[in-house]
This record gives sequence, structure tokens and C-alpha cells, in this order.
Amino acid sequence: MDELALWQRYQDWLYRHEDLGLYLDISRIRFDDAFVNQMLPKFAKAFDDMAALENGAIANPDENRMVGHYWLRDPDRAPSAALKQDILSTLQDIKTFTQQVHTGALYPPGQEKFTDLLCIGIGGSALGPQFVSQALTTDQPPLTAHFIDNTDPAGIDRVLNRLGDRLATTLVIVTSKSGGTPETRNAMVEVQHRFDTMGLHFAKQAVAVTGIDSNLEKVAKSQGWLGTFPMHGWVGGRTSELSAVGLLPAALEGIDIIAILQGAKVMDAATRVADLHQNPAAMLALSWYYVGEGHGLKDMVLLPYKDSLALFSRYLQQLVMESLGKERDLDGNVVNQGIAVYGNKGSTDQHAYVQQLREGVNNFFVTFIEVLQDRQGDSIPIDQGATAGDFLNGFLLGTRQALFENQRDSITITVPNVTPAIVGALIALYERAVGLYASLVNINAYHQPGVEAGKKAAAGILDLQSKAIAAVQNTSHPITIKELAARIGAEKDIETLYQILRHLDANQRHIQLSGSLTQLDQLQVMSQP
Ligand SMILES: O=P(O)(O)OC[C@H]1O[C@](O)(CO)[C@@H](O)[C@@H]1O
Repeated sequence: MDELALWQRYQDWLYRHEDLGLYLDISRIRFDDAFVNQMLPKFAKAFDDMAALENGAIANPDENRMVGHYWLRDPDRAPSAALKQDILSTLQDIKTFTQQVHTGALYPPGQEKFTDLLCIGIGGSALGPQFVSQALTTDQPPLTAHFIDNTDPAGIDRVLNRLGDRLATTLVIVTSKSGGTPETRNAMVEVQHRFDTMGLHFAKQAVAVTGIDSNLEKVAKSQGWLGTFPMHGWVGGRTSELSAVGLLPAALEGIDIIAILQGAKVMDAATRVADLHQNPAAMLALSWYYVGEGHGLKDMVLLPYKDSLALFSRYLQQLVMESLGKERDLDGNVVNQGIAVYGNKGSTDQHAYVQQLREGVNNFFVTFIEVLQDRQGDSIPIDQGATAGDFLNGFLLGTRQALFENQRDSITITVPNVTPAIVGALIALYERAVGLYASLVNINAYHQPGVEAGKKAAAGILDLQSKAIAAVQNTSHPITIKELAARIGAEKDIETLYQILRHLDANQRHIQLSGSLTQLDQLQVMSQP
């Protein structure tokens, strides 16, 4: 295609949202009209599916649940007055609580005001708050946010050590929909322990965001925490950023949550339009389908050319991969669907893996995110009158061009700047694109059965560990791993048993290994003196 034909294709497919000032360009995805026409019936069904979902259909059949994240930003769309009221009163509670914290009406024991925020959660209970915090917090937020999103002891120490004495003025938010996720529970227990050792009163500085009647809610209520905020069954973890999960920390950080909700609502309206050419989420889903042949054959590389959006790819990794990565379709056929997502930011990544994108295996498509406004205020000229922002823009346009010349497809989303409304709109855009794509490939985007397998296996490993410790402690002399495995009936798990023992030995916990570390069969296991 020559330059003029490409320019025409660019104009034909360029989507612009007037109010948001957002553009979507899918002209560098090489589909033709025949492909678009062939997809129209599938899209007609996808639009119907999304309309049914928004109206309260059981869109998550495996868990027999409605899927209602759209109601969060437009409560009038909730399928019942009770749900609408619930959404509104939660929002009001968030505003009231935030105001009390910011004014100092709510304060930590013996202190004037809360200064810091420690968010504990994982997956959908962490990624959205982290993304929004990095995208939108100002240089001097009313509360500075910190995150623990793992059960890594050293990671927990790092966050707590950096907080140091400021733990006395830190508000802790523990977020878990199920209220039983081990990583979150562990981090919470560790943080509580640190509060105790510093003579602080955890309950007076903690709130929970969790499912109604969950274990976490019970703990929070019985211990008299500062408050609890609800997570509803009809909001999935990965689409919960605009529920209390994301709104509470964002509001406490001083971010305009009403503007985020408004941006999402405006985008929801735009992506509700049942016309492929007028609907940016449908245009994204069309592009994903085309490049990956409806089987996710190409990875999605997210390249926002703006540091504040660097966590968008991690956020989308869960939204896209946990939603679309499914073994079976809705009819029970094995389909092994999914789209792999990775990325960080431009132009930084140009100095990491863009070499492979340009010349290596062609198994991806890029989504560039361009932010038109470079910064607040003027920029200095650096090289022949060009500013740092001109360079950033040049790198984006140059990379897009260089990739296309080499048969590498890309999408470009352009936004005027990174505001709460734009962040809300981007979240809503991708939520809808994922919903539409799931319908195109006939899968349930709202469950995550695969995650359970890993959780069950981990529980089995911890069980094996306690059996091994007990058996070794009941043995007066050193034994081999094979003997230990026989004693606890774990012959089939001997490799796992060895790995457990090695970890316990490295942490001086109950077990000591002796002998040559390369002759595993000869290793002697004994109880630590
Ligand atoms: O909010 P919870 O229940 O702690 O779950 C955290 C995350 O774990 C998952 O259930 C599985 O990884 C995610 O879907 C969810 O966002």
C-alpha cells in the first residue's frame, strides 16, 4: 500500500471521541473489507451479549453471577433499586470517610493526622489501585500510598522498613473480595505483627474492602477496625477498580474519583454503540481477532509513551489474560483461548526488546499510547529546537513506522493528557473490548477456574511440609530423603519434598540437610538442633 492509500486508510478508520479528545487508530492492522464484513454477524451477537450483561443477565454462568461493573459508573443502569442504592451509598461512604481522614476528624491514636496509606491486596485487589496511583497522584498527595501485593517476606520488610516510624500515622487498607486469599492474609498478619512490636494499635488504623460476610469482614468487625467497604459478588476482581477497591485508595490519595467515574461512564456510552465503525472497543476487539486469527496467536505489547502509564500493561495483563485465557468455550469445547499481554513504556522499551519486535519473531502486535500534552508548562529546547517531548513523540512515530514497514501491525491510542477522566475512560475501553472479544470467541470472561488449580496445589505442598517437619522431628537420627518420603507416604512427591526441605534448611526452620548438595539421594535430613 503506498503512502497516499495508507493516509486514506488512516482517515477511514480513525476514531475520535469528541468529549474525551481520545483517538483510536487501527489503520496499521492489515484487515481488509472482506474480513470486516465477515465479522459483522459475530459483532451483532457480541453487542447483544453485552447489552444483556448490562441489563443484569447471568453473564458468568459458571458462578451463576451477574456482571455489573458498568453500573458502578452509571448506577441508573443497575437492574434493581436496591443495587443502585447500594452503589450510591458506598460512594457516599467513601467520600465521607475520605473527608474525615483528610480533615483529621479521623486520626491515628496519639497522632494528629494520617500521612500514609498502606494498601494490602493482590491481583484485582492491587493492580488497579497501583496503576491509578502511579498515573494520577500529585507530587504532594494528602496521603502517600504504599503497596504490599505479595507474601514475599523480604518485600514486606522493605515496605515496612521504608515506612519506619511513619507506620504510626499510616492508614492500612486490606482488600480482598473473597477475604481468604493467602497472600493478602499473610501480609496483613505480618503488618499487624509490626504494629504490635511497635506498640501501635492496628485496628484503629485499618479498614477492609471485602465481600459481605467474608472472613476478612468478620475479622474487621470483631476487632473493631475503622470501617469496612463492600465488594459485591457481581463485580469481578479484575473489573473492580471503579468499585470501593480502587475508589477508596484513590480518593484518599487526593485523586478526583468522580472524574474517573465520569470518564468511564462517557466511554461506556461510546462503547455501547452497536456499530463496529463507531465503537472504539469493538474496533479494538476486531483488531485483536484479526491479528490473532481468533486464537490469540499474537501477543499484545502495550507501549504507553508516558511514564505515568507504565503500570497500564500490568493492569491489562490481568484484565485480558485472566478474562480471555480459558481452556474451554461456553459450549464445553477445548479451545485454549487467550491473548498474552506484556509491555512497560516507550521509549524505554526501545532499548530493551524493540529490536526483536522489529526484526525477530513476528508473534505480536503493539498498542502504542500517545499522550499529546508533554507536561504542564513549557519545555526547553534541547537539540535543534526540539524538546524532550518532541523526542518522545518522534520515537513513538518512528517505531510505529519502522514496525509497519516490516509487516508488524500496531494500534495507536492517542489521549490529550493523563487525567482522571482519561484513566477512567481507558479502563472502561479495555473492559468493554475484553467483553466483546470474549463473545466473539464464545468464552466466559468472568471466571478464573485455572487459578484454583495453582491454589490447591500450593495447599497440598504446605500440607506435605508440615508432615515432613513432624516426621523429621520424631526421628532421632538422620535419614535420607527417600526414607523420609516413604515414612510420610510421599514417594511420588519426592522431588517436591526435596525442594521443601531445601527451603526449610535455607531458612534454618526445623530442618537441616547435610552431605553433598549434588548427590541428592545421599543427603541426610535431620531435625535442626
Ligand atoms: O480479592 P481477592 O479475593 O483476594 O482475590 C485476588 C485475586 O485473586 C484471583 O481470584 C485469582 O488470582 C483474582 O481474580 C483476584 O483479583
